[in-house]
Amino acid sequence: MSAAHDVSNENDMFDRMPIISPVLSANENSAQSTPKPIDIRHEDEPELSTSSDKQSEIIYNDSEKRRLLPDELPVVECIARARIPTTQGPEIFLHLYSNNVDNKEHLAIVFGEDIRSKSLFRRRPNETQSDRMTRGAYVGKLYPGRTVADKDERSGKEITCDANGELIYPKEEIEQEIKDPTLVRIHSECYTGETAWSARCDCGEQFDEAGRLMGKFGKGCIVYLRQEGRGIGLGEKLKAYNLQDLGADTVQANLLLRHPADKRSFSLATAILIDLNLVNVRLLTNNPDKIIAVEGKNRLVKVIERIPMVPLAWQHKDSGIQSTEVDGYLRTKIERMGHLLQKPINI
Ligand SMILES: Nc1nc2c(ncn2[C@@H]2O[C@H](COP(=O)(O)OP(=O)(O)OP(=O)(O)O)[C@@H](O)[C@H]2O)c(=O)[nH]1
Repeated sequence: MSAAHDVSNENDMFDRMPIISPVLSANENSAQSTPKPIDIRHEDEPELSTSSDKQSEIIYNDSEKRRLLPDELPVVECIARARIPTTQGPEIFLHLYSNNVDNKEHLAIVFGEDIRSKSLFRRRPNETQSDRMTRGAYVGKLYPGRTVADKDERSGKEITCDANGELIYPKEEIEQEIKDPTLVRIHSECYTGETAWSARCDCGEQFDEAGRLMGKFGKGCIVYLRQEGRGIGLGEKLKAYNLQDLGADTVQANLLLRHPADKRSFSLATAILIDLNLVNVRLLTNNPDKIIAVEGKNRLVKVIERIPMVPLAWQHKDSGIQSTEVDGYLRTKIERMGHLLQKPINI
């Protein structure tokens, strides 16, 4: 994602590899190319990372990167929320979002019943308490026979809305959020790492680890964005994997396919965090560009603290993903994408 890597000194292997034929690359005219993933960036928003053209790469510093972010955030709306008991122990509240820039189902995986979505709890014309419970706009816990969404008789929890039907956050909750910022992870979809047991990347491990930490603290949020393959889509990521087997690294493979190293946008994540009133956060990441991107141009969300995501295999000899592929992937992230990680010498 970072533009800070130097493409003028590509390693030998990369120099010997031609840019992939337009027939295989993401050429709009090519009948054989996989469908282009929907670009969720705002129309003025630049790709955060390198251009796909090796020669014309522009290197941005942090304030330039922030300045280039869009002024306006997408509009998001939480459509439904439900409690999910998990096999890992803690219960989560899964929030499904719609938005005005794409038609994908982005999610917020929320640990803690008291993290509330403004758009979900907003009163809708003519809706009944039963409608509200069905959408998930209830406090406390549902139980057979419950009739009121806005108040849970068993726990004594209650919400209030203003005259326009907008949720009012209790003052103590706002003060608590400032004193004790919420743990947040922004996760981008990775079918291979989450579902197909891939040992090429650490995405699945990071997802599990974020959930474990949030379960332990009893509060947190994983924003799950549908931007597979750093935004290039699964089909293109599979081609990138083949190029990696042919010797390219994860950045080079994207460039060979005429994609930027990182095509993602995080403005939907910013909008979702604001909707959940999570505006002071402790962000689990090694990626400095993600911090800038999530905070957005006007810093409506503030990353108060960065919590590193150290691969488990680097923490304990016999745990985590043990594979040469993941080692190479992490090395590239450090060397070419500016990730804030240092492999311990004794592991
Ligand atoms: N194009 C491409 N995408 C990959 C590859 N490996 C993983 N991904 C995608 O990378 C994304 C996950 O990146 P993140 O876990 O957010 O990593 P990050 O932004 O680099 O930084 P962290 O927050 O430190 O993890 C997912 O969309 C994956 O599908 C690869 O080799 N090529």
